[in-house]
Amino acid sequence: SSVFAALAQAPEDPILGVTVAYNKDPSPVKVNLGVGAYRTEEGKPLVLKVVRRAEQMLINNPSRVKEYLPITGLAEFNKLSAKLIFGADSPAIQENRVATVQCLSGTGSLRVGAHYLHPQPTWGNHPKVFTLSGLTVRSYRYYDPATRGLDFKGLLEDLSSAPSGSIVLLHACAHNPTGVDPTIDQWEQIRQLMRSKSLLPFFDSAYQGFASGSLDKDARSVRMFVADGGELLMAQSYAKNMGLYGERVGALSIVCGSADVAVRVESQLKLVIRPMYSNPPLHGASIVATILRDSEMFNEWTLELKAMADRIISMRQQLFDALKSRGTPGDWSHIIKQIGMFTFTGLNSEQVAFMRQEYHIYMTSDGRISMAGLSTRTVPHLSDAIHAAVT
Ligand SMILES: Cc1ncc(COP(=O)(O)O)c(CN[C@@](C)(CC(=O)O)C(=O)O)c1O
Repeated sequence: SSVFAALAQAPEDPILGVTVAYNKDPSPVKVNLGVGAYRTEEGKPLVLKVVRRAEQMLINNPSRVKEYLPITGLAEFNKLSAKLIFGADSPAIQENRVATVQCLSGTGSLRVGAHYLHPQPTWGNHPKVFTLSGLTVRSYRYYDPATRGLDFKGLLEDLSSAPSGSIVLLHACAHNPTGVDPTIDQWEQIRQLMRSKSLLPFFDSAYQGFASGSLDKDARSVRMFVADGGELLMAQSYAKNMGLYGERVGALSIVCGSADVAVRVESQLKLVIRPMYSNPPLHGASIVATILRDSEMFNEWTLELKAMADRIISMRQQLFDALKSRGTPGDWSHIIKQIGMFTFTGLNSEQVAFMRQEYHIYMTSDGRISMAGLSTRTVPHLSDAIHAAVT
């Protein structure tokens, strides 16, 4: 008998489980629009040329060793990552108010940040008090199914009623799964409200440069908050914009009120990381540092990044045109209005299941499709499936 005999079968992950189902499907016309991982026109994963070049340089470097990194990770990677998201001219960086630690990609950055924010109990009774009143997760209104756009009024109302000191998770750009981002004016209203109520922003930036094709444009929301001198947390991922998915490369930055607070914050982050995974992996961070430190490689990266963003935008236009040419019932303009990796189609779970069974189209049950999974070749097949699903 087994000590695990009573264990129940856990369900597949709602997002990564779509790829599991896709891989099992023998159909020659199957299309995977589940996980938000970039694919080329030929439907293949892409390793950026500049990444291959950086790896070659690393391999050719005879003095390279495989020693442990410090708990906080590769220092140069941390500095360059903060500069990338906050801007080279960021006042917070100039005043040494940013504590950055390399983490296991975006998820790892969010996890370390969340762990750090969970109050550090001191008195023996604190754990009971905090576990009873620990970090409770509540959601705020964001997406309006009627307009397939932002429920801005609902968002402001919910943030207005959040208790002062609450932590608010915000997508820096390319909101997942809706593809709906606040406008710059709406971000300014969100910033003012949050600062007036002392709500602590926790930004999640998994698609910088992927949404608009511009690294700086996609960081505007974050930089508005940093410019006001307030504090925030920032989780960065290089999975998508540098195509380093499996290397698990990311960073958590905490912008603090002063330099001496930043020093103490970094020391506390080390207490979270050391017992969690001790220190992060070397290879991916070395690739990123090699690219970000060299202006010529940085420029080559921005060109490849823009090409990926542009291909996704062209897929939006092609899908929209294909549905219009079929006279598919419904307003599909949200396909070209939404931004980033995903389109939130508005298809319901029955329609998603129908498209999987009859057309071998794979997407998450909430109707989200990864536009990067599409190509000129597969747009007609997807449009036929959507047309059949809604008529
Ligand atoms: C908003 C957001 N934050 C963080 C992450 C985590 O990325 P990382 O840990 O790989 O850096 C993702 C990835 N979301 C994907 C692309 C993949 C996934 O679900 O893991 C998605 O399909 O939604 C994301 O969409």
